[in-house]
Amino acid sequence: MVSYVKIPSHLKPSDPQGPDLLTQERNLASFDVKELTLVLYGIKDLERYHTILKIIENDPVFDKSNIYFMGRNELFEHAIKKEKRLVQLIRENKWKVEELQFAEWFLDMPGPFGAHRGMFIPTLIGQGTKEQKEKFLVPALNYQIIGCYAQTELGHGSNVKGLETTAIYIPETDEFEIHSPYLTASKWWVGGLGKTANHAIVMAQLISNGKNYGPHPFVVQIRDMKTHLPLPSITIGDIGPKFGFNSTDNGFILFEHVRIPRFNMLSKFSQIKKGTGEYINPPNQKLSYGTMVLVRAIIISGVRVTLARAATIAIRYSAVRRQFIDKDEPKKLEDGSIVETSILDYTMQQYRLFPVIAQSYACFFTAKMMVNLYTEYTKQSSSGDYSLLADLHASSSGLKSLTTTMAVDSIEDCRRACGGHGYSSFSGFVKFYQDYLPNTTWEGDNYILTHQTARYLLKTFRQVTSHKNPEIYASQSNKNPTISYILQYLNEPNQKCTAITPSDFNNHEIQLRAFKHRVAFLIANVVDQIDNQKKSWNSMLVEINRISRAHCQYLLVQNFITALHQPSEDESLRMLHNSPALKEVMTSICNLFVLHTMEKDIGDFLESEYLTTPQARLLRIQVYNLLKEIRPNAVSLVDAFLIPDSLLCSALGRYDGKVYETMIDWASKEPLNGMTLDFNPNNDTFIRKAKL
Ligand SMILES: CCCCCCCC/C=C\CCCCCCCCCCCCC/C=C/C(=O)SCCNC(=O)CCNC(=O)[C@H](O)C(C)(C)COP(=O)(O)OP(=O)(O)OC[C@H]1O[C@@H](n2cnc3c(N)ncnc32)[C@H](O)[C@@H]1OP(=O)(O)O
Ligand SMILES: Cc1cc2nc3c(=O)[nH]c(=O)nc-3n(C[C@H](O)[C@H](O)[C@H](O)COP(=O)(O)OP(=O)(O)OC[C@H]3O[C@@H](n4cnc5c(N)ncnc54)[C@H](O)[C@@H]3O)c2cc1C
Repeated sequence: MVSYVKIPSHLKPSDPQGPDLLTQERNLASFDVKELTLVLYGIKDLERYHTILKIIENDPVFDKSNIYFMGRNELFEHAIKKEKRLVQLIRENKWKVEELQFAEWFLDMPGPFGAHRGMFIPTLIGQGTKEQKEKFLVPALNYQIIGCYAQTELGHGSNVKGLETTAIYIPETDEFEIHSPYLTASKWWVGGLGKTANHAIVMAQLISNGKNYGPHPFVVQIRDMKTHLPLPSITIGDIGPKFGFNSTDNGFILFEHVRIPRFNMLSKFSQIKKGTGEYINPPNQKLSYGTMVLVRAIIISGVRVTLARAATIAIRYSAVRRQFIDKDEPKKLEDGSIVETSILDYTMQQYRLFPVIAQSYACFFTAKMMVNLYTEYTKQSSSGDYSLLADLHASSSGLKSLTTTMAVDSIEDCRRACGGHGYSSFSGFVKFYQDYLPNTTWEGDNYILTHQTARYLLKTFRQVTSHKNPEIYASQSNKNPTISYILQYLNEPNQKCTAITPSDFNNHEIQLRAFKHRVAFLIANVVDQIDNQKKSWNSMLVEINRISRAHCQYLLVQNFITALHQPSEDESLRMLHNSPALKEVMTSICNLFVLHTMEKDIGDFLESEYLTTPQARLLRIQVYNLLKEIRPNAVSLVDAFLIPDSLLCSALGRYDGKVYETMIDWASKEPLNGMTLDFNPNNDTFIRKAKL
């Protein structure tokens, strides 16, 4: 890239600066960073990581040096070039999902084929019959057809049952007629639809013999395969500029009595019989919502790397950045001279940032749990057993809501912790935040999703408590954490915390009891208000959100603690258990996650009377103790995430700490610096290219 400003060569950063400071930080670590990285990725994935990163970093098509200076059209063009090159690489290297996941992560460029890979193909796999897979999935995998997932409409997104697009079965021709009866039925927000896709999975109300069977998925060809123009009776467009995600063509589409063959209704679970239009029921009414469950689980497993990325930038920058001389503990160099304090040494900065490191590690262990639960469900459902679906739906909805909310809050916390430079695109936070933000809305708005989790929790509570002998459920409590804490609460509704010193709060048993008691207490309270005091659902929505959050926080806490203590077959966990140094630092991080989470929601723990007010104060002191304990390891804990510089794309978070050199170098490339301003009011032109 061209530099438009010549920076005087005599200028050097003041001493000692970034690189030295980060080296000093790295020397403080109490554990082996490479070992922790291995725990996070596992041997096989770490090999994959390096192989894929090398390919991506060496390919000029993926060069991101211009990225912060691009407008929407340029961004979209860049994204489409990236998609094409990625497809070539998939073919050349025979990449499978595991490799592709790494490639997409490193590329960090939401593109027009994202919905094709992330939603169109998974829906065909999950809901198509063998014949439908042959017809649609095979060409989709070969990128001969490009698809999208068209569910949301201009007038309805959260309420899927309220969708207005119809698919009416026409027995005479054995076809469906896809129609948008109102303006509000226009599909809207659909990723890849605006300019790219030639096929769509359209969620539409299935109507046969005058009866509405609810939303079902249909494959519809939407553009001509040669001209790429919309097919007759179909109107398509891009929905326009957005808060972020502008490298993707989110689109709208309207159908005017468009006919498709009966074959195109995805029929693995429910079918319409030829001629009679008879509806064959699915084994579970919600299987047509299957893609949402899968994508929610994938989103949860991605949160750890999002948090890790934000924490890496903010922690490294805070180590490098110095402000003020601390009057009580002035920082002295070896030669005795006094320098300004690194902002990472301020306890307020630590209190804002270290919990983000802890959240990332917590999400790492819960991602494993989510993947295991999804894998178990897939295994069972392939033999017709859908009994795990309710659990999976409840935990994936609540965890998607809790963890993505946590992630966007933490990205913003980290950005602000970088002061003014956090507001510059060069911080690496701006595009990152803009592109990540829709995770709180898509695949279910984060508040709506908590209704689903709460519904499950209330149902389970009622089921257990309405039984004459609730202990009958004890055998299920090993596998079902909800039943386990409800039983514990019923047996001991007045549990009290036994901590008498701050460090007592490091006891994992005390921590677990706190979270179990709190969530069971809150659920019991909501059940009482709805069932006995006859409160309406709407009047309880704030409490509904609270119980989903409390339940999912408990899951995060439980998964972290279990990972530290329970013997496991898992290769990563065995490495963790075999290293005392790693176990020690991970225990501090786990304690910080748990106690900081408690402290933030202290009202719930006091209200449930598990804690007393003096104990709340002790807990806070223990949080401060943990910040001090973690401080020497802070930089190494983020180094262990191994987020590459090419992905961070940040002047503030670079591994080598050369913050100031990079800031001025990148600023010199701002194209505006290549223009001169014509301020003469009599001239029409305002800006022209400068002669360099
Ligand atoms: C450091 C370590 C490094 C490791 C290495 C890392 C490598 C790299 C890793 C990662 C990189 C990052 C990867 C992450 C990337 C992730 C990217 C993902 C991209 C995704 C792109 C997405 C684009 C967006 C797409 C969309 O948004 S599509 C549209 C989505 N729309 C919605 O979600 C709508 C939400 N609404 C609903 O789901 C429903 O309307 C409802 C709210 C659930 C209500 O439904 P309704 O039919 O009205 O049901 P109810 O009456 O309320 O309930 C009835 C009953 O059904 C049950 N139910 C409901 N839904 C489901 C379901 N889905 N499944 C099962 N059951 C369901 C419900 O519980 C009720 O049950 P009961 O009656 O028994 O109570
Ligand atoms: C970048 C991006 C990409 C997307 N990609 C796709 C795609 O590829 N395909 C697709 O089909 N969709 C896509 N979507 C759409 C997305 O799934 C929906 O926007 C999402 O499901 C939320 O629905 P909504 O917009 O109708 O929100 P609304 O339901 O209108 O929500 C608005 C507000 O009302 C509140 N609210 C609504 N109902 C209730 C209630 N019952 N109780 C309490 N509060 C309520 C919500 O909490 C929210 O705060 C995308 C969205 C974005 C932003």
